[in-house]
Amino acid sequence: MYSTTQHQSPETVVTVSSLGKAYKIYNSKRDRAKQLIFQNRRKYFQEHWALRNISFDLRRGESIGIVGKNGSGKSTLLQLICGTLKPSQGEVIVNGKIAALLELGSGFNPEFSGRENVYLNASILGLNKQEIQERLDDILAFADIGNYVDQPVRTYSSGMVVRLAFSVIAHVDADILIVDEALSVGDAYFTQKCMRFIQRFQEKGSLLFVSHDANAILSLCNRALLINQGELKRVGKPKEVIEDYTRDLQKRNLADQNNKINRPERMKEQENTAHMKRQSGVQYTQKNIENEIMKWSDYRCKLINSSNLANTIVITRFDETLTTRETYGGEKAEITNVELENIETNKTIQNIKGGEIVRLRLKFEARTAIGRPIIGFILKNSKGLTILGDNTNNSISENNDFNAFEGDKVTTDFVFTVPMLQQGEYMISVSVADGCITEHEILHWMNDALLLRSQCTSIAAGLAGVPMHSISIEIEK
Ligand SMILES: Nc1ncnc2c1ncn2[C@@H]1O[C@H](COP(=O)(O)OP(=O)(O)OP(=O)(O)O)[C@@H](O)[C@H]1O
Repeated sequence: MYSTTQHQSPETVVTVSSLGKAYKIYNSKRDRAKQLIFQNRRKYFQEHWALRNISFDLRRGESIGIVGKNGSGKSTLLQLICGTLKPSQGEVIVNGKIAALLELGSGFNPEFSGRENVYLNASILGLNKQEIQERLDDILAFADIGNYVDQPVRTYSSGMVVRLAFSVIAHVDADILIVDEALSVGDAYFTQKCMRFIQRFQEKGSLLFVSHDANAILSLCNRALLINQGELKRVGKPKEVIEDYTRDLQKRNLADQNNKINRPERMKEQENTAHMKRQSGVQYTQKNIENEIMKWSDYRCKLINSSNLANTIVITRFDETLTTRETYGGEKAEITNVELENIETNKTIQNIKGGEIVRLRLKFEARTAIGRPIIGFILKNSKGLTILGDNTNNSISENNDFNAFEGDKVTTDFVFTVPMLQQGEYMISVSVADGCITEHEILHWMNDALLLRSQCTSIAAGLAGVPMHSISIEIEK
């Protein structure tokens, strides 16, 4: 059932209750025709439940991101909410005007010109002719497709279709905006324009947003849903849901990888690994660049660091007994310690200032022979956005005959300048993998191995700051 009644809290704009959709799958056109003739007396199709038992509320001013693998049912859910599909079970109650950007160009007539399609779409979305005329210039300026506006839409590139479609929904005063993956089609400049529009829209409107871009979900949404094989697997904070989703994807990649290597090849691999030359106490250092990068500091750092804008970052130590930390793998390699060290005293540090050089030391123990270890880390903020990350692939693993044997204790050091960080909490996650960057098996992954708390900052804009070498102003009169 789909309704636009008010039987819901005024703060709720969409209520989805026990929603399900079964598509009818016919084996042949003949079966489809027979079904038309015999109607409900006999069944000539199989049912494919694309979505089952989905319930959630979208509240006024809230933005929900929806993630899930291809074919998990995200588009079906959005179409049910927009009313372009009928549910097989459950109901959707909508309280407000929806504007949706669903499948590419689905609302456009390909034979009509862009201008005609603007009239058609905007009137479907509730604007009268005069309102459309008043907004036409703004709509066309936002779409920025030049003279193509008077050409049939079938001659448009997919990027142009999305520009025009987004531009229409951005100008119809919707209460609820529904966007399905469409922004990935546009160019970066247009995507940024849409993002700015969405951010302004969020001040009063509600958003449902499907994207495979985790950073877009993390930066735009207050809540996220994870759909898996048509079922709601998780509802929660975007960071937690995205982590759940990426973990699923990584596990699936791992399983695919394992299936790809058939048994004889696997045995051959193990034999090769067993013949690896055993080396002990070997250091794999690309180049000692510590002295060079020492110079890399902000010319204002003395002043800033003695002021209350000093970017002091407090580090919570690695605790191997912590059971709440998310980790997977650990059987073939086990990360035993992660710490940040002062590069002069070699001592573990509990705080550092943004712009200073630090050594991230990661230790792991090989539980089996590892042919091509890749050791890496990423630094994320509390929303889950990745600030930076690196791994040994581009330096050590690729250039050297580096391998580890069962029982080896491996220490990896990353020496780098910590960027200035916005105030807030940050996490360092670490991993050990075997393979190359494009094809590898993750042996141990540990989320939130270290917690960093940035207490104050002098960053003017952006997620992180780089040391400024100089700032000068010249005035010509
Ligand atoms: N018209 C249809 N007839 C039959 N099956 C369909 C139809 N539309 C979608 N499906 C099936 O329903 C399931 C969910 O599809 P849906 O497009 O909603 O997934 P999705 O999560 O949006 O996928 P993607 O990320 O690839 O866009 C899939 O198994 C798909 O094959």
